[in-house]
Amino acid sequence: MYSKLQYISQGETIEKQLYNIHQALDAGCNWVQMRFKNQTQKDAFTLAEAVKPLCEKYTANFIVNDDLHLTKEIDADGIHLGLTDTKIDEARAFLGTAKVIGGTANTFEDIENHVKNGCDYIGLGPFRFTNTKEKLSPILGLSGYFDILQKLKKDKLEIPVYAIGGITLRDVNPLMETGIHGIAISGIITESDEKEKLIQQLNEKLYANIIV
Ligand SMILES: Cc1ncc(COP(=O)(O)OP(=O)(O)O)c(N)n1
Ligand SMILES: Cc1nc(C(=O)O)sc1CCOP(=O)(O)O
Ligand SMILES: [Mg+2]
Repeated sequence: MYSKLQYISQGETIEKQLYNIHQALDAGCNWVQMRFKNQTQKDAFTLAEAVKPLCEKYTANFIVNDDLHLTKEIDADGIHLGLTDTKIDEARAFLGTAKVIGGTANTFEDIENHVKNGCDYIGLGPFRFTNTKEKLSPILGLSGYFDILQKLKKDKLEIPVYAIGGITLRDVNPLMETGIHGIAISGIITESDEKEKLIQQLNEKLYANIIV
């Protein structure tokens, strides 16, 4: 089963991305989504080429945001695709069954479609407003997660759902109570001066009800 915390990378340059990813790994993240928007193919490839061995060193999962060809070329563990990116079924046909494919959702219907098309996990958001992403879908809030997760349960649709968008430490308990599997976070991890402590606190809450 997938880890309950996914770090989504930030940084305007290859160097800043690499620094942020390295810091997150060092602080205990074991799942990284490389999100390097509006870059040349060459720069995205250069970054991915450096991130891959780094993630291997930390035995962390490495997925790529948006870019199907880069995912295959670099042999990343998988990809995250949004509602206007490559369709999940096309990505599955291109990447095969061994790769993880995550899909963005904002509604129950989005999740139903993703499940039908062979998606592995869902990034459901936004929870609240965030500056990290432009053109956000309608904000869900806690009640939005609660309603959608109830429908999934009623229809016996089983897929790990990750909450995303403006999530802070104090949101984790109420979000987990809605039935989500985990969370995807960018800003608060990138900006934290105490990353190890933050990640430990996040994981304590995320794994609070798991008996090992
Ligand atoms: C885990 C996770 N969930 C949602 C998103 C958003 O994807 P998308 O809508 O394609 O937006 P961009 O990230 O590509 O700007 C995500 N990246 N990760
Ligand atoms: C990449 C992304 N996708 C979202 C969605 O709602 O689909 S919100 C988001 C940004 C997540 O970063 P932060 O933790 O800094 O808010
Ligand atoms: Mg996208």
